[in-house]
Amino acid sequence: MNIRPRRNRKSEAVRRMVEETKVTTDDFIFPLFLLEGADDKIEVDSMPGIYRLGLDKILKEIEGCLKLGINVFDVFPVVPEHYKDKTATKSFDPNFFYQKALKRIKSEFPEAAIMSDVALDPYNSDGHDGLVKNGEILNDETLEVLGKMALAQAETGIDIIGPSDMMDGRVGYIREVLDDNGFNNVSIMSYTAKYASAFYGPFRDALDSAPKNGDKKTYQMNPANQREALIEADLDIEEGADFLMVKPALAYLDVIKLLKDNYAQPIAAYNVSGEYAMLKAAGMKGWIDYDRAMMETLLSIKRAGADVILTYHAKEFALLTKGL
Ligand SMILES: NCC(=O)CCC(=O)O
Ligand SMILES: [Mg+2]
Repeated sequence: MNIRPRRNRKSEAVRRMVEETKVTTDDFIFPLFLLEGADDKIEVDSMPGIYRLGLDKILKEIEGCLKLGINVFDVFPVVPEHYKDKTATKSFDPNFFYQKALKRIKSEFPEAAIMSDVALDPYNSDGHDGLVKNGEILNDETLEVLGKMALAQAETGIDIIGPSDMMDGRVGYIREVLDDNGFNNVSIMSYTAKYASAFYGPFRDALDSAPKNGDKKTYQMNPANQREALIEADLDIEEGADFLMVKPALAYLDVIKLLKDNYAQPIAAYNVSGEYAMLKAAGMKGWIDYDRAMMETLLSIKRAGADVILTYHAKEFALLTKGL
């Protein structure tokens, strides 16, 4: 035998040297859930270890994460029911607690990159990502609201806008609104291939944002489709997206790889709430080694081609790899 692959596996030192993929905290975006009450802290039942936090607590959390080498944060608002209406008006009100919090966070931590979420579902009484009329999710009428929302968020000083709504044409529409208002430096991380997935369940618990009627299948992608992601990606690139995201990550590693092979833009993957919950639950039952399964999961997402990973494991990963 001239070729013995086991020689390159013979010791930790050799294995580390020939390792093809390395995950670091530089790869991460850590999603955070913002509560209105500044000092509140409520664990998400279906995501043990993940909390909804008021602004004061979020500021502390970000400060701690920066020390651990996590530099990018995606902030989602938990919007109390009484603020919701048919047209999601709080989503573009500069005095709403989410927009005010983004501004405060960015001014406290100018060195961090802060990402915001653009979609109607946390703010509209229908719980859908777009405006709803006679049971239909309107596309073009929704763009106007998304544009106003993106602008209100950009005005807080944040770095990256994350349109997660899957309306056609929204990246180009938002890009134009931002540029027309002097925000040509604000990036867009498009949820390019966002699938109509069962793995978002715990997130909707966290935000209380599940659709009141129907499902999201007329705008989010069919889990059966891979090539359709190329159509979405072509459009997003043309419309000015700076990053292409695939969501969820684990059941869609092939889609991550497909976009990586076809586009030079950075590829992001959203390791979603249900993926986190599965590992947590099995780990808590003692059915898997949680730490190892988490490492392997993150590695698989990076190996498939993700340059950026949005993950609820970010802080645990940082603590574990630093031996803390
Ligand atoms: N727009 C952000 C999400 O929908 C997140 C879903 C999840 O973590 O399950
Ligand atoms: Mg699209």
